[in-house]
Amino acid sequence: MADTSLLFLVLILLPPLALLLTLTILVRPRPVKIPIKGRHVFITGGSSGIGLALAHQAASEGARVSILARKADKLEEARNSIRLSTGIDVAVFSVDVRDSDAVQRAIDEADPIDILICNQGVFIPQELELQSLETVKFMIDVNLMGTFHLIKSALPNMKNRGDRRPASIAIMSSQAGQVGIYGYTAYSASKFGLRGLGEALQQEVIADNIHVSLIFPPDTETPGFLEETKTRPLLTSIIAASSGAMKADEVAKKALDGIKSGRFIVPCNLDGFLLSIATAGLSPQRSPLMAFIEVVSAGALRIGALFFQWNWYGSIARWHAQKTRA
Ligand SMILES: NC(=O)C1=CN([C@@H]2O[C@H](COP(=O)(O)OP(=O)(O)OC[C@H]3O[C@@H](n4cnc5c(N)ncnc54)[C@H](OP(=O)(O)O)[C@@H]3O)[C@@H](O)[C@H]2O)C=CC1
Ligand SMILES: CCCCCCCCCCCCCCCC(=O)[C@@H](N)CO
Repeated sequence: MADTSLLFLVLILLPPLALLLTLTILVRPRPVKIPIKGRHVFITGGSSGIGLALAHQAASEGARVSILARKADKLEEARNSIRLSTGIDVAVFSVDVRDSDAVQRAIDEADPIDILICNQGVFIPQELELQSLETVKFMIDVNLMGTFHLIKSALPNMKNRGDRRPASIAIMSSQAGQVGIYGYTAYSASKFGLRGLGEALQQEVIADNIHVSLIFPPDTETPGFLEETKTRPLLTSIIAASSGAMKADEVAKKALDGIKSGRFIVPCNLDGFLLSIATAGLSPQRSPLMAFIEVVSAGALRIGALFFQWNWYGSIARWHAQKTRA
């Protein structure tokens, strides 16, 4: 009797264990740890919101920190608040990421970069039909082209760094960079674009021990978000509320932990975790355990995703019905 139940147990456990073993041998790139203590972390959009929270966090963990943004007064304010809370002096660069020459000058002037965090971003939600092409281009230029400018400028020196420890290029996307959302045509395009950039770039820089992370936050309480909510279409807010809101400090902590543990896809909350598995696609996966979860839950999460679409299209239909009644 005991023999048959033991056999039964082995038979049940064998397939998942064999899968986990296979995935452990399979996953590429290999897992990596990226230390930040004593290293130079360069954060764009570091004067406000998530970027400022990242700068505080990195400084408090003993990194050397630089922040870049347009407005000099907000940069000074950020420098003072970081000095006050951590005793550390950060370097500041007043630059518009749309100006590739100015980006190059700032990066040449800065210490060699170990961890580049491209976090600057603008978001103006509006139906495409109402949005001017100028505004569309503004979002693509700051969010997507700005990130190209930063990486192009920083990459040569990152590749030639004397320090052979693993380095990182982290890119701030958004959950709206994993799924298209009403009112975010231009914003989602810019954020989806960053994913293509990141996936391709990881293959190009892996031999230089440089590791790419893409971060996907939900709605996050920041000065930028406060502005956004003043004009955000109701449907955008309803659909975005499918994932709970977070505080900038919480997102910064998740982001920095993800960067340090070399994760390619970095979700920030539970919905974000599910969304990441549902949209795993052909992205690299370094963690055998995460790969295991992706493989065994793929079907169920597709059903979950279709449920969300059912729910969102229901909201859209109700909104139109109400509009025609009024
Ligand atoms: N808050 C949210 O709900 C979410 C935000 N995100 C992403 O996180 C990132 C940070 O957002 P958040 O903290 O909310 O934004 P904030 O608006 O609070 O801060 C944006 C930062 O980017 C800088 N910045 C904006 N435009 C430029 C530019 N052209 N050149 C250089 N710096 C620039 C700003 O400084 P200055 O204006 O002085 O240039 C500021 O430091 C963005 O990429 C955003 O898309 C993702 C998901 C959710
Ligand atoms: C089966 C898996 C389902 C998982 C749940 C899906 C939830 C999707 C919600 C998308 C929210 C988009 C928020 C964008 C925030 C942002 O970037 C703006 N605030 C601008 O900054």
